[in-house]
Amino acid sequence: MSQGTLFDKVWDLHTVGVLPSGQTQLFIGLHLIHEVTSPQAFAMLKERGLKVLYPQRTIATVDHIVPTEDQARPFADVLAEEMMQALEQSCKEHNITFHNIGSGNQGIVHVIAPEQGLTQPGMTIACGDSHTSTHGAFGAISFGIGTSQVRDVLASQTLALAKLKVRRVEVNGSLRSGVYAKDVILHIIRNLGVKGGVGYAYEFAGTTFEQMNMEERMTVCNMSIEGGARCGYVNPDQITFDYIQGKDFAPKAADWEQAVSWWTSLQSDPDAVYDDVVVFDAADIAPTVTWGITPGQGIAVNEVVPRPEALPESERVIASEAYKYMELEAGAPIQGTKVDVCFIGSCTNGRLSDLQEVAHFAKGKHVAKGVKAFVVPGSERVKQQAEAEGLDKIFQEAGFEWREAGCSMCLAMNPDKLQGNQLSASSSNRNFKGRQGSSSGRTLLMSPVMVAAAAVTGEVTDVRSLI
Ligand SMILES: CC(C)[C@H](C(=O)O)[C@@H](O)C(=O)O
Ligand code: SF4
Repeated sequence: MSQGTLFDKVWDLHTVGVLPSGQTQLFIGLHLIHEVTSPQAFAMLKERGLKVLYPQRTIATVDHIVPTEDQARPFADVLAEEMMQALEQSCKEHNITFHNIGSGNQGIVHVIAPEQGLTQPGMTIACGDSHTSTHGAFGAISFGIGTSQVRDVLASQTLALAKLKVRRVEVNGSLRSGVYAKDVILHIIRNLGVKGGVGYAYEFAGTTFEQMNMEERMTVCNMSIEGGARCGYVNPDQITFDYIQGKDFAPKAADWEQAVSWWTSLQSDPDAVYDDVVVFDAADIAPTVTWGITPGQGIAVNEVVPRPEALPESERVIASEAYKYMELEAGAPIQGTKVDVCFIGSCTNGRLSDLQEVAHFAKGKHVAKGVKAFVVPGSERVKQQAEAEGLDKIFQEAGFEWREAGCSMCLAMNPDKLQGNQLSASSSNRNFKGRQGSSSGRTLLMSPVMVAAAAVTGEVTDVRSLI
């Protein structure tokens, strides 16, 4: 059993009691909600005549269904309009802060909370969304929950949970040129498997993460869940504190010093005990691309689509399903695969630094003929900051479309959808069958700069040959 890790400390500090089931009743400091998983939870509250216990601890935004072009109300999509109205109504009824479109604060739930300083070290954070693991980048214990648990948090500000084990995932060394945080997490999942983290919280440690900025750490923690770990975190350090300082909800004046010393005390102890430790070398990580239908089916961009015999027995069934669905041949290089659509955005890679990297790369280049490439900022603030820096102009001159903030083609619950079996190079986090809006649409996950490289060449390209 783990001991002395940040996870243990934060867990213990938020434990209300032990339930007869043996589960912990855990206090949830911050509850984030969006339009997809909250309506039923509010309906369940109503059925039981319950109120929201601490409305000030719940923050709402709208992200999944948001159109990124025409945002006029009512939305053209009737279902989207209904979800929007349901959320507006529930927030009003229960006095919950709602960051609506046009407020300047709307965006993907996992982008807006960190940028407003709501996400802080040592907190427990829950949201009816699997990528809530993102907030662990700050040294928070943060995880996705289901709709009935959203109800529980609304009604009691607590959850009944079994404690997770802790695996230290250590990566050491500097990343090579053309290799980004996204490649690190794709590499980890490729090696540990999409189910490898089930039952674990991942503590990302080692010099590679120590050198990362907060947005890079968020990219890594975001995809913990794709490796099966409901929660992933990085111990808070000076980089974390510098990022938070001055943000809207950051502690101010005398509270700041106190907060920093408290946050520091939560770091995993040097002699902490882990349930498991795995170690990777950053020098082994290349620009990584998925070729299949799970985020674990990744290869270095200069490798070939794995032959069945190169895979462990347990992976062959899903691999054969993947070759068929992806229309890719085992043993063929992934490089040179033609792409139809290039999507830059999502809660994995839709933050300002992602857009800065892409703009830096795309400046003076042009999207290849026949390729549709578009950039969707993760939030209204990201959009506004990017425009203040002129990034929108760089994108547009390079032939990328520049859109309004939202989840967009990460999940395609809005009008941004693949058509037929189009192949997409995507900076998002899931390549499941049909994920991007067409039941035969195909997704290759990669870093945002690799997506931009695919956009300008029209095919999967090793970005290292272009920088
Ligand atoms: C809609 C929501 C419940 C879902 C999630 O939980 O992650 C979505 O955000 C996703 O990325 O698939
Ligand atoms: S951007 Fe994608 S992964 Fe993130 S919350 Fe939206 S749909 Fe889910």
